[in-house]
Amino acid sequence: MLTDEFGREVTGVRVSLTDRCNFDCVYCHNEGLGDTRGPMDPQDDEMDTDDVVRFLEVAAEFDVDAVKFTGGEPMLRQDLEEIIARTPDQMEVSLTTNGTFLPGRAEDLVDADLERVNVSQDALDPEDFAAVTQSGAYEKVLEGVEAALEAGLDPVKLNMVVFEHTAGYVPEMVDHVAENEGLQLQLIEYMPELTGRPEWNIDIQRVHDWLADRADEIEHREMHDRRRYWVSGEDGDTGKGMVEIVDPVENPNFCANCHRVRVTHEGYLKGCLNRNDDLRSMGEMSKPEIRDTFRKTVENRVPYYGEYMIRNGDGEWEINEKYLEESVRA
Ligand SMILES: Nc1nc2c(ncn2[C@@H]2O[C@H](COP(=O)(O)OP(=O)(O)OP(=O)(O)O)[C@@H](O)[C@H]2O)c(=O)[nH]1
Ligand code: SF4
Ligand code: SF4
Repeated sequence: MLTDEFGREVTGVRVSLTDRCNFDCVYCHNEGLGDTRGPMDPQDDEMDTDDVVRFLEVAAEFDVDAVKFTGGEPMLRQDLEEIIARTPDQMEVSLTTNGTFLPGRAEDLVDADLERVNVSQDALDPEDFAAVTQSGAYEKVLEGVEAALEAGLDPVKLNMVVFEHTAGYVPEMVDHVAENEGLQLQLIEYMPELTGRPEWNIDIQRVHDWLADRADEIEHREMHDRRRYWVSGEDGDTGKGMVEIVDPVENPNFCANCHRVRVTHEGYLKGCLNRNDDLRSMGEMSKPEIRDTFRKTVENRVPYYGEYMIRNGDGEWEINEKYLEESVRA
């Protein structure tokens, strides 16, 4: 297992398979690279099936035991089932998707060995959903969630970014997962530093406080030091639904417990979601070269908040000057 100099073992990889998407969510950060893009056809700059599998085989040699496929919208890749089927057996395979392509395909993904899925669902109302995702696919997403449950994916996590447009839906979404077995909810802090529009931000601490009152039980997940709230439905069944808060913004504890390396759709290793100054290409590389590049990426990982970004004398976050001269895009 590889460990960075801050003692953070790398146990998971997040592989973006494309930056294409059929949605255009107002908060999208596209794995920290900026906006997604329009054309729905496969693009030349995307890693091909063998590139992805070769990288995963190397990651498995370093005891990485989980892979998450992301995008853009990873289900736009027609070879997704093949990639999943060829993923080393030791890895738990999960997928983050907008859900629109799950109907009719969820079972194939399960047959390929997909274990669980996260589906973005920001509202329980078609109009608000359309305003956030700039798509009219609300019903399709609900069908996608249903298809995932029916195919046996467990859990199905609903991803909801909490910001001005969606915060009002939090109580309803919490009730929704409390009352529906198999569903969990991830409330994701809005990241103004990646998406712009700071005026849409809301204080995530208010959500923590509200959930602490609402929950029957609270636990900490080691990954990112995330808080998990177990909530029951109106019928009083305890521990039915789980709500997790993903709150990375200005949170050194989150970064201190970060165990993931990312891969961009073009095949660059990326040590941190928020940084694009430490990208290392794996293009055309043999396995020994990928091994070295993976090692180098891990060696150079730093927690973003608390080390890469530190507070100055006025209490403001700024880049730690020791990293200012060290940008790589190799
Ligand atoms: N800053 C930061 N944000 C993250 C990280 N991991 C997840 N997020 C945020 O959470 C969003 C949803 O993540 P997902 O890929 O669905 O799932 P996950 O939160 O990683 O959770 P699991 O399914 O439990 O692995 C991402 O788009 C990010 O905005 C991370 O390591 N750093
Ligand atoms: S569905 Fe995901 S990838 Fe697509 S625009 Fe929305 S946030 Fe971005
Ligand atoms: S170091 Fe922090 S910001 Fe960077 S990926 Fe890890 S948790 Fe996210």
